[in-house]
Amino acid sequence: MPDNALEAVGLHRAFGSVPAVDDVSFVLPEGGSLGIVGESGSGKTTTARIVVGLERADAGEVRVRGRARATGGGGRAGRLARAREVQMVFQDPYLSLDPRTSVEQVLRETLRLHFPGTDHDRRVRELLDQVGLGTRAADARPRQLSGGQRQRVAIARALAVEPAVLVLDEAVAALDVSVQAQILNLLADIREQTRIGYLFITHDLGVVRRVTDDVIVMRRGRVVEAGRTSEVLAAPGHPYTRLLLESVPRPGWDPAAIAAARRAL
Ligand SMILES: Nc1ncnc2c1ncn2[C@@H]1O[C@H](COP(=O)(O)OP(=O)(O)OP(=O)(O)O)[C@@H](O)[C@H]1O
Repeated sequence: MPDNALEAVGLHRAFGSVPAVDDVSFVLPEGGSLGIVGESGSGKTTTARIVVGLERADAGEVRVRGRARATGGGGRAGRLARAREVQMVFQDPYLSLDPRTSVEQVLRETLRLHFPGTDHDRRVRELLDQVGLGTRAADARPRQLSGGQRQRVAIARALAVEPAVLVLDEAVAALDVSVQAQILNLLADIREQTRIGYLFITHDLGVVRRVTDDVIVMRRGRVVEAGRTSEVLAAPGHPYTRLLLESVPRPGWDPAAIAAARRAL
């Protein structure tokens, strides 16, 4: 049996007396897509940051392709090796893109760092093509690009490293609905082509429905429900999941009733 792309086993992380992540475990199969949903403060981002290595866990383990993920050490080589396991795409790629560096240069620098000594012309073209950016965008600086294009650059840069897992933290939350749909379609295509596993952090159940196979629902640091996305959304087992589903605005939506249900939970 192939190794899972990612496994989290019994993750814990507290900030003072706040248990931000409280015994969180999940499995992301190779080429799979797992959503982590929950309201603001439920511990989604802290979980993602532990997976990526931006945050340490007080207890528990993260495994990539069956191997325990090192939390640090190994110098530059160790950092590069860890980066090849897991890459992350943030909500606002603008913050992580150097304003003076063109799209093509961004990709070349990443490739040079991870795959030195080879010619990257073909790979740069391939990556631009994969994320649907043309030659004009290749010469552009980040501020000359739209939000959707910048997100494509961030995705291309992450793919350049050929990671096992891509963590997407509210990666489409800042985009218009139509651009959101384009990026989600793009991500679906890329997953088919590359078999990279996706970990989708989002508060948006619409996103979860479109791009994940499995989902875990977090509340106050704990996993309150987990399963196949289609099944959890069609027949949520936990009252909190039902509440999240009911909170998605639609005709007949009554914010006062939702607020009352939330207080009762
Ligand atoms: N660096 C930190 N220091 C102190 N408390 C923190 C820190 N990071 C997160 N927390 C707390 O941990 C809890 C979980 O936060 P986290 O950001 O993981 O939730 P979230 O579900 O991702 O929310 P959001 O969608 O708003 O980012 C919250 O109570 C938060 O205030």
